[in-house]
Amino acid sequence: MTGAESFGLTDADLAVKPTVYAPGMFDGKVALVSGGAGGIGRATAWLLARLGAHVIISGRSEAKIAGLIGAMRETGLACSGHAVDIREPEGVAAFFDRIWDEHGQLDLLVNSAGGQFPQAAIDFSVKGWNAVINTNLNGTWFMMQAAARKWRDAGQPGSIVNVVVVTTHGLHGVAHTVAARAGVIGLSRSVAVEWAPLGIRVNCVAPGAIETDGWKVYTPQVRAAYPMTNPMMRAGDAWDIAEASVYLGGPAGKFITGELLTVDGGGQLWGETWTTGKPDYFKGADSRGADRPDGD
Ligand SMILES: CCCCC/C=C/C(=O)SCCNC(=O)CCNC(=O)[C@H](O)C(C)(C)COP(=O)(O)OP(=O)(O)OC[C@H]1O[C@@H](n2cnc3c(N)ncnc32)[C@H](O)[C@@H]1OP(=O)(O)O
Ligand SMILES: NC(=O)C1=CN([C@@H]2O[C@H](COP(=O)(O)OP(=O)(O)OC[C@H]3O[C@@H](n4cnc5c(N)ncnc54)[C@H](OP(=O)(O)O)[C@@H]3O)[C@@H](O)[C@H]2O)C=CC1
Repeated sequence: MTGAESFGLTDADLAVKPTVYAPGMFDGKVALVSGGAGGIGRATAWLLARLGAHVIISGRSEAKIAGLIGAMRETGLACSGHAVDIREPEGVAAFFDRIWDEHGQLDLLVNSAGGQFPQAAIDFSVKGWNAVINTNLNGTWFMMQAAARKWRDAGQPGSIVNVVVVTTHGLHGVAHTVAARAGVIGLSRSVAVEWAPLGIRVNCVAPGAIETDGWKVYTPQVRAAYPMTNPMMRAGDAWDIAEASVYLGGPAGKFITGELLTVDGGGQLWGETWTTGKPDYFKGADSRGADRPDGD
């Protein structure tokens, strides 16, 4: 990985990229995007703000948040930000107190904070496993529960979109995140029912290969193969996921809850993603090797 290398859409792109949505769609609304200064979160933050929302951006890095807020404010968009580690439930609860103190409302939460590292599952350390489960399952849950409690206590409706990964097919070398995200999808379906009486909708978006700086954790060889992991033979961009999240989380999705929208160019139907590189064993019959243990 080369530190200066950068992937995906820039702030300059996101400031002007055309959208299918109508201007003013989120006028008067407040939206929170966790991981909002990352690739997908950043696109979501720009889109929501361009549609009229006041967008609150969170993440761990103050510097990344400040940079994004500066760029968005320069174009006249309404936004603010706060560094919060989603794995810290007390910090998350205090963050939601602050949101209600400052805005008195929250209309949409997009949980885009997350990530993992590529490694064969057999080699996961306890610390590595816990880091990924804590981030993607526990952290997402702390954000969901804190938002729902505020909406319940204020008697306000709300909407949550959780950005996950494709868990049903073909994502190899990241079993910890597949486990965590399958948990988030199941959790979302469960609370979609429990929280419907509170006027809270909960949906998930599962991106396929979406070119962002998050790709830096993968080797150049692995990254080069990502566009070939779906029948469209290309990567998507963060705007694809931002528009999907706005569809589910905003007014267009008002009769949708407990749903999972996969945005992967058809990768769940055809294709495979090896985040650790494809083992020889899977490259063809000739590569199985005479010394493969057959188990009998
Ligand atoms: C078709 C294409 C799709 C590909 C699939 C999905 C792609 C994406 O999601 S891309 C965008 C997502 N962004 C990222 O994944 C960002 C990079 N990842 C991370 O920041 C971390 O993995 C994290 C999410 C777990 C961060 O947690 P944190 O607690 O900050 O982690 P640490 O760096 O302190 O590490 C803790 C622990 O985890 C083990 N570990 C971390 N990295 C690796 C690694 N590369 N290989 C093996 N093990 C790793 C390790 O045990 C660490 O502890 P120490 O050894 O004491 O450092
Ligand atoms: N890009 C892709 O191809 C795919 C992405 N996804 C998922 O989509 C989501 C967004 O990915 P993408 O934008 O590409 O990745 P990025 O790495 O660019 O963004 C992820 C963001 O999450 C934040 N984050 C990570 N851990 C924490 C934490 N403990 N507390 C608060 N914030 C945290 C990071 O903020 P900071 O650096 O400030 O900590 C970072 O900005 C992730 O869940 C990712 O796994 C799923 C499938 C494919």
